[in-house]
Amino acid sequence: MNPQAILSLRGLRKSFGDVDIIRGVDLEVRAGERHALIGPNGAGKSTLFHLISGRLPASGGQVLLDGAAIQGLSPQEINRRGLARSFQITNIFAGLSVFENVRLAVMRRHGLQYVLWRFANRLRAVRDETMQLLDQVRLGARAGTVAGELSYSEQRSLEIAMTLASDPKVIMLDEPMAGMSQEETDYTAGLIRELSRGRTLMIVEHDMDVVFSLSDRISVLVYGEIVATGSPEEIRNNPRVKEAYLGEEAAA
Ligand SMILES: Nc1ncnc2c1ncn2[C@@H]1O[C@H](COP(=O)(O)OP(=O)(O)OP(=O)(O)O)[C@@H](O)[C@H]1O
Repeated sequence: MNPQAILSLRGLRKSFGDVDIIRGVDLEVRAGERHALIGPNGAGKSTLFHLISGRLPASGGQVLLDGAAIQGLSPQEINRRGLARSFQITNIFAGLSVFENVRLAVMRRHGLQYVLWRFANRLRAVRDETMQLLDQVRLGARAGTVAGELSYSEQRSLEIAMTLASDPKVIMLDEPMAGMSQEETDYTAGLIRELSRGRTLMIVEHDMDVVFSLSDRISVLVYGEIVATGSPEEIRNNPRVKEAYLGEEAAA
């Protein structure tokens, strides 16, 4: 394994019935980099994320996290080993406060059951950590608000705080800007840039302005195969990528 790689995919494959969706993916994500995965609709980006995070079993190949094989492990175990995938908004408890949502995620990391709330000394640490996370995603002032009342982009920020609660080595975000206005996109891109400092980020995103300004490296997935990996500059100028995905205009 490349000594810099924190996440390595080796010959990863996934078929649904007779249809090969992920067709032998090799990819190395370096420790500390922001790595974007782009590609046309239906290329298999979400499926690849599912394979890495353990939500779907692979049909073949390997996923190595920090050198150890994680394919076949449960999503919870993979999370425990340091890989966190953004919670979907549907996993937010809309009836609980912003604070309570993040506290649940923090308690999970500490292995605390909710019924153990009476251990006040542990709880104080949990509370402090919860507030720290909320401040990081600029939701400190919204701690007491019921999560269901947050704006869409605030809910995405809450989701990111919950993802960070496990203190992951690798963060995976799946289309964090989906459905956002330009203003919300700019705001969230800034937040992601800030929060991914000192960590490894893998992101699937359709907004090419965000992808090209945020990423250290980009991989392009087309029909279940990686056709190129490189710096934003290299990807922009890669003839195969232009032809298969970006188009002459977008790459100009
Ligand atoms: N559970 C499933 N059963 C059968 N086919 C599936 C399943 N999940 C995904 N697919 C198929 O796999 C292909 C890749 O889907 P996937 O959602 O991974 O693509 P994507 O690159 O994330 O697309 P998008 O950019 O539109 O989100 C699609 O053709 C999809 O229909």
